[in-house]
Amino acid sequence: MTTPAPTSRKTVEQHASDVAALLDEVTDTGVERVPIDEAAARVTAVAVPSPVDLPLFRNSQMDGFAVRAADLTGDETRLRVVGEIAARPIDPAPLEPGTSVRIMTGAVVPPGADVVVPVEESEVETDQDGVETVLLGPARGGGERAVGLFVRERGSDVRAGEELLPAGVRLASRHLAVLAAAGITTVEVRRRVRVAIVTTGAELVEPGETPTLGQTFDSNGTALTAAVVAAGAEVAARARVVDDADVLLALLDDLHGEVDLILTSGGISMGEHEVVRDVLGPLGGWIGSVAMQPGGPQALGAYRGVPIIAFPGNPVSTQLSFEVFVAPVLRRVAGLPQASRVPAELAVAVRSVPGKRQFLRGRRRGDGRVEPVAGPGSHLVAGLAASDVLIVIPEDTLELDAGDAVEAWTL
Ligand SMILES: Nc1nc2c(c(=O)[nH]1)N[C@H]1C(S)=C(S)[C@@H](COP(=O)(O)OP(=O)(O)OC[C@H]3O[C@@H](n4cnc5c(N)ncnc54)[C@H](O)[C@@H]3O)O[C@H]1N2
Ligand code: MOO
Repeated sequence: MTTPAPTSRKTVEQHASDVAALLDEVTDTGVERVPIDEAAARVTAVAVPSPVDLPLFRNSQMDGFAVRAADLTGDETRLRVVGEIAARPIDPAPLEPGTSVRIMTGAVVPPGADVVVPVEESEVETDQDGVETVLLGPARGGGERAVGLFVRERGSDVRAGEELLPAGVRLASRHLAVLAAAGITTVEVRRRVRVAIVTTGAELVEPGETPTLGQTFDSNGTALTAAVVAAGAEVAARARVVDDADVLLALLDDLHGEVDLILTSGGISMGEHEVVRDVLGPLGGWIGSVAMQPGGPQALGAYRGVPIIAFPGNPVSTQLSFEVFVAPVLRRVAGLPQASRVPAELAVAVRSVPGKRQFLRGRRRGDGRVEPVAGPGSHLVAGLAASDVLIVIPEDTLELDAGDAVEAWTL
């Protein structure tokens, strides 16, 4: 298959909408239960009720003395000290009127006690018979010590049965902490989209190997792996194939049932060895071009119901294509916020080509304005790495001046 089919041309929006439609089937990924220590950044599939009251029991907010509010009279009160309750498993006896008990932060407040006086507001004395008393001075903040002062009531944070977390929350440390605090060990989360990353090209060599003349390190595999993870999906398979349609078909067969989506890089343009094109064409896929630069050549299709989104091989084109067409869908499925796309002011004049949306690699300067950092070549990986924004120049714009408004995509 060496004769390229005539290509058709789409707008960026048309292709984005075709990709989104193809990925519609993978958006309902189902649910899985994972240990909370492995659940960071996952998204809750259902609301999580609390199995317990929090705090679990009535406990002290201060190191000090648990007393009865009714025993506190005037500015100073002297009470007998009858023992100590530390923060540890304990079922303390009720506090008798006229007595106090030493108590530590987090320790069980004994029945009968309803105020904790911080140790800083107390003075302990032991008489010649060894009887310990404590003189409780005025509260440092002034005023009366009301019932409940420095006592953390059971259930005052959340009651058993109340919702700890709603469905759709992206789990951060604070969410996982409340699950752990309630004694929960696992959580039901949305299953991540399982993605296969397939790079193609007889010229590719693994980073770390020694390239001979004509060989290129495979950077798209690494870039797409990181990008897929950042978009909230999971890299379930990674492969590199030479330019042989039978090899690629055999790989697609292996991936069937194992992944929800296949991303490929390379092999879709006008050459003699376009393996992805040769496989997708007979499968009824679309292979054509999109009015953008980089990332002009694009393709999509499916193999036995598994969607395949095919990116052009040039590294900048691959990375940009993922951001433009696939990342928004994966982020939405994963419950992640979309990447920031905001208006910005150009720091310098720029030129563009007619009929294509340009994505210039740029940098946001200290004054907030943006400027290009690298040339337009889609092989310029270092230029892309040096950029922190993409500057978007619309299809019908040929020249812009410093100070003009553009859209900037934060990378
Ligand atoms: N006659 C034409 N030639 C080309 C056209 C065209 O319209 N007419 N389009 C050019 C554009 S634009 C692009 S983009 C590329 C896309 O071609 P492919 O998708 O077939 O990509 P390849 O030819 O396989 O590779 C292109 C380039 O990228 C390098 N590459 C590929 N994979 C990787 C990888 N995993 N890691 C690093 N680098 C990779 C590859 O070695 C090539 O240099 O076609 C133009 N040609
Ligand atoms: O359209 Mo290509 O992706 O510029 O290098």
